[in-house]
Amino acid sequence: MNDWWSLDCRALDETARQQALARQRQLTKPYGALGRLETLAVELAAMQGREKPRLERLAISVFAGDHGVVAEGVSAYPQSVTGEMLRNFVRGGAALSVLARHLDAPLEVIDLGTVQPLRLDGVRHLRLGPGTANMAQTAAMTIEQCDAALAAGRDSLRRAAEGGAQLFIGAEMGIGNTTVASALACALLGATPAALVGPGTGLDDQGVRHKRRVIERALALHEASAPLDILRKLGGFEVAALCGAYLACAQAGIPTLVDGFICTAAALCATRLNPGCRDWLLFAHRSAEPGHAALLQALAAEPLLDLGLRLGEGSGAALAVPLLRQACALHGEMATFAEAAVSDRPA
Ligand SMILES: O=C(O)c1ccc[n+]([C@@H]2O[C@H](COP(=O)([O-])O)[C@@H](O)[C@H]2O)c1
Ligand SMILES: Cc1cc2nc[nH]c2cc1C
Repeated sequence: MNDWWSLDCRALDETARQQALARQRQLTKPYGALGRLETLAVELAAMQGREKPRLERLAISVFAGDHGVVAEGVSAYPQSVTGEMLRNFVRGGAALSVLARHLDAPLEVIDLGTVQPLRLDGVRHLRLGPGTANMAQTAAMTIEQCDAALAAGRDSLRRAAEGGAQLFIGAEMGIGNTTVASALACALLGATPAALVGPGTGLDDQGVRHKRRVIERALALHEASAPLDILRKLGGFEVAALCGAYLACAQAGIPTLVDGFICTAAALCATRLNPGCRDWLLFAHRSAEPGHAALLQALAAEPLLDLGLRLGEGSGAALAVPLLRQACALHGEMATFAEAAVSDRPA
């Protein structure tokens, strides 16, 4: 079946939510005093179907792909960096590699198609082409490539579920993908590039103006309105894979932590393909990429962190995991008023 993404998403467990809420009222603190850590623990309880949610087992998948639109001069870095970073991910030197190691989380590295074909041990090579086509001239992906990229994300999530993951992080690497995410965001939100386009890896003002014009050309060329068509014409391999992974998380009932600008554009696309998946998305941070705020607003998302990050590669999501773990630890391990013989009433 090729429209697997429209199948029902798992419903949240309202009984577990009520149990977790009742527990929060009994813990030795004024109710509400732990702010969002309380609501996060309750939200995770409803997702995991247990009064005391757990986050020991994580799964992180980094999806990498190149973008034909880079030929238009829209990135501060050369396209070869995407493939070079694949090696860095598996050798353990990328920011995400370090963070995953410190979280004790397995890191799956997936090559969906870089400009130079690579064979690297430790990389799952699922190459769909030498990068996408240039969206300023033609559709970025064929129907087959877009389907295969969505399925690659879904399959990562299935492997994560088989390994017992309690939380999934989708990460991305792709020179040029802030152009792709901006174009997708404009098309999905009906916004203009002026409102959403920023410097990405580090364009100067003139570079950002040029990037805007390239995106305007791509948007004028394609006139797509259905979300799948928008994804195919303006998206990228790694963005479609993230979209597939988010949809599969919601169908499997596994919470997922969404990273920065690119991941949020993929998440918005996922909610347009299947609105039920919104319940399973947690938002890690607000990226310094200026268009991220508009995407978060469109998703009614309040991110956990605001650290001025603009790296991508899942780094913001990985950084938010300790906060989620601490929320679960407090929720699960604090004493209740009765256990600690502490008065539970304000004077
Ligand atoms: O996700 C973000 O918030 C983010 C913001 C700026 C840059 N990035 C990363 O930078 C790369 C894309 O930047 P660019 O300028 O080549 O479009 C890509 O590999 C992303 O992981 C990511
Ligand atoms: C070096 C480098 C690392 C990255 N990680 C994610 N995007 C990136 C872009 C560059 C340029």
